Amino acid sequence: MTSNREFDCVVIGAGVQGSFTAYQLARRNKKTLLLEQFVLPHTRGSSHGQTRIIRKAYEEDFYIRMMEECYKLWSQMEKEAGVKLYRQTGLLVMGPEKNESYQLCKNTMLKNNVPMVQLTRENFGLHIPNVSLAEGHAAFVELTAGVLYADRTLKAVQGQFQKLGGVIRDNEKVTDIKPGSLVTILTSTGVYRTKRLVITAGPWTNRLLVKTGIELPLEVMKINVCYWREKVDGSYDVKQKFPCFLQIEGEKSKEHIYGLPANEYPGMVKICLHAGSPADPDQRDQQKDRSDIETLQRFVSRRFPGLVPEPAVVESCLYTVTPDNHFVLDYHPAYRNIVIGAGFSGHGFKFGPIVGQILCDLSLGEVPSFDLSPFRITRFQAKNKSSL
Ligand SMILES: Cc1cc2nc3c(=O)[nH]c(=O)nc-3n(C[C@H](O)[C@H](O)[C@H](O)COP(=O)(O)OP(=O)(O)OC[C@H]3O[C@@H](n4cnc5c(N)ncnc54)[C@H](O)[C@@H]3O)c2cc1C
Ligand SMILES: O=C(O)[C@@H]1CCCC=N1
Repeated sequence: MTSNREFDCVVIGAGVQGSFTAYQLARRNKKTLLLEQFVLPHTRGSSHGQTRIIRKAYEEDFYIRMMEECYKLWSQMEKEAGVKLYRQTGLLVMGPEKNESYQLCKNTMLKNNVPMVQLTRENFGLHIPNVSLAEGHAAFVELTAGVLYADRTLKAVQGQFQKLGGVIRDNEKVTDIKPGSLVTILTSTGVYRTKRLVITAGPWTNRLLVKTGIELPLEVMKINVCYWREKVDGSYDVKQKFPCFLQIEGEKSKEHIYGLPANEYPGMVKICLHAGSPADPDQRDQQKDRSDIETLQRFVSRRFPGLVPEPAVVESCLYTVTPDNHFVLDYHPAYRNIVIGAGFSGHGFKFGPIVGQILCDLSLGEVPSFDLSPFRITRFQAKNKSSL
């Protein structure tokens, strides 16, 4: 294939997942095109912003196994691109002592030998100053967790992809997909043909999938990304070794609250609810629900006495959530040369390098080195046949 309209692989969506997938395909010498609807970089999807948490603290063994490999890939990308993408801070996990999620998370970590330190109520304040541990709650610190620099990651991965000969066309929206042994892709400015297509379109995934005859049970949520000002400068600063944190609440992850130390905006700590309100990705700013902010204000005033309990900065970001909060990493049910990476449910950034490798393997017809049964589309069919 020599034309600049014909490719071995096309990836739709230059968020973290599409960028790492395109990079992996280019590494395997495939002539690859990465298409993005907006001018890059942009702030309208799920991958923008300065920071994300990286952690192995999960209830499921399979996420921990994926993260073991993924840490190596993050470090490789840092070396290859010559930029720092990860900063170790540790992750403080707090939760009601008898809560099922808290216990499962702690036990899965212990079983998988993830380095961690269990805190007692007596030594908590010594290790974690300026935070109150709630009555009846327990805590541990996952030592190798930390912060990923998100915007910097996208720039680095896209840059490495281009160095390998990959082509990025931004400001070019895919408007139609015609499956076949050569897939035809129509965009706002032209037509492409490709042997293999990967769809990593984040909150817009179903808008593209309907053109191929399916829809997945994905819910798009707008998240209010809140930053809270320190009363005394430096109290929760990354340089003072303040960790990222995860507060487990209730039995559903949408009640969890998480935070990152003051870093990107001096004197401000990012604390968010792991949930939001339903939104249309093209009308994100019309969704003005702030009930999550009221929950966060109560949390901050009770538990972080060194922060002003009124958000100083509120930004927006989108989650694309599946019914079980697990990702979709699979072939299109009807077309083997179309692969889908979607439904990252607000926790996919840290997995970007391994997701890229898995989607690339699937696209090239190779067997990925992880069991993908938790991520298969058929898991939805059992519950809701009409969604496919
Ligand atoms: C507030 C917030 C906090 C988070 N915190 C964490 C965290 O701490 N740790 C963690 O691991 N994860 C976290 N996540 C989740 C993580 O950021 C997402 O799972 C991840 O960014 C999803 O990436 P994506 O590539 O699937 O989607 P996106 O980044 O949305 O990328 C999809 C891309 O496809 C493009 N596109 C869509 N349709 C078309 C089309 N028709 N034509 C061309 N291009 C198209 C879009 O413009 C977009 O650029 C957080 C998410 C949010 C919102
Ligand atoms: O994925 C993460 O680590 C963050 C924090 C917990 C909730 C979702 N995102």
